[in-house]
Amino acid sequence: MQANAPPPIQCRDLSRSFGHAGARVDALEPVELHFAAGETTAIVGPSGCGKSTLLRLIAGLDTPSTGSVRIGGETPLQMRQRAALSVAFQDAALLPWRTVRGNIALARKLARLPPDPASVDRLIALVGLAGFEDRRPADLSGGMRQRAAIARCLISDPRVLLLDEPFGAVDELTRARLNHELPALWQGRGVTTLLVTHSVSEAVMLSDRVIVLSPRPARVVADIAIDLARPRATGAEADALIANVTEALAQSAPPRPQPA
Ligand SMILES: Nc1ncnc2c1ncn2[C@@H]1O[C@H](COP(=O)(O)OP(=O)(O)OP(=O)(O)O)[C@@H](O)[C@H]1O
Repeated sequence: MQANAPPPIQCRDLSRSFGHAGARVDALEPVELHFAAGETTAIVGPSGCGKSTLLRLIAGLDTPSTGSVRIGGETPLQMRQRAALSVAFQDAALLPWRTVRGNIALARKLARLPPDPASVDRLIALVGLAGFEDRRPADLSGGMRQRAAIARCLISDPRVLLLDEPFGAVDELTRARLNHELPALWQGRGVTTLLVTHSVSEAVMLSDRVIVLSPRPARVVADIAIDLARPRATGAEADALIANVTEALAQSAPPRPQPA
């Protein structure tokens, strides 16, 4: 594989349980999953079903109970060590004493890449933070911090991007702009992307494939190809796919019987 090509991700017999016998929580049943090189896959499922657990295992931030993750032949840790894998989680952990620009530039330095102020500024503009470059995280809203974290994870030009509800605290307008512009950015560069989201429409508009997980312990209950042309637009085709995913989600988590 070319050094700069996006890699496929292979999860074999991957499972995760927490605690011990008696008080054991099975978060993820053994799953076999393959994510094709350069594809964007959205992972949806009921709250608490194990989406973040799956993403953390693929990121190498947690150890599986069984099985393994290989990313183009490497372990997640090897990918992260050479800054080829970036993670943006819900709670954007920026360094509080650094400015927006400083946080993003540091990520580039940690990836052992030469300084590139123009790229830093371009990404800051992309995520709608132009004018806030010199602010510290405490002076930003939650959504702004999240956007800074997205820019930070793109600055090392990763080949694998793992996003866990990255737009959770972002306002609707900015969210729409990010949904529109980010796919072009990561497809242009060739990135294998996994995105955990609670928004079915976001999953359909951003992804090539949507995986629906069951309630905990998570297993794959639907695997839906999103073969819509890009750039994506709303319309009957997108609506039909949104309806498919919504139906699969509803089937995966039937409403609990109400007490009489
Ligand atoms: N470190 C941990 N120790 C014990 N239990 C854990 C741990 N991490 C996750 N769990 C449990 O595993 C299950 C799955 O959690 P996870 O965060 O993966 O779900 P999720 O689908 O991402 O949830 P949400 O959609 O609400 O963010 C939950 O029951 C959670 O309490």
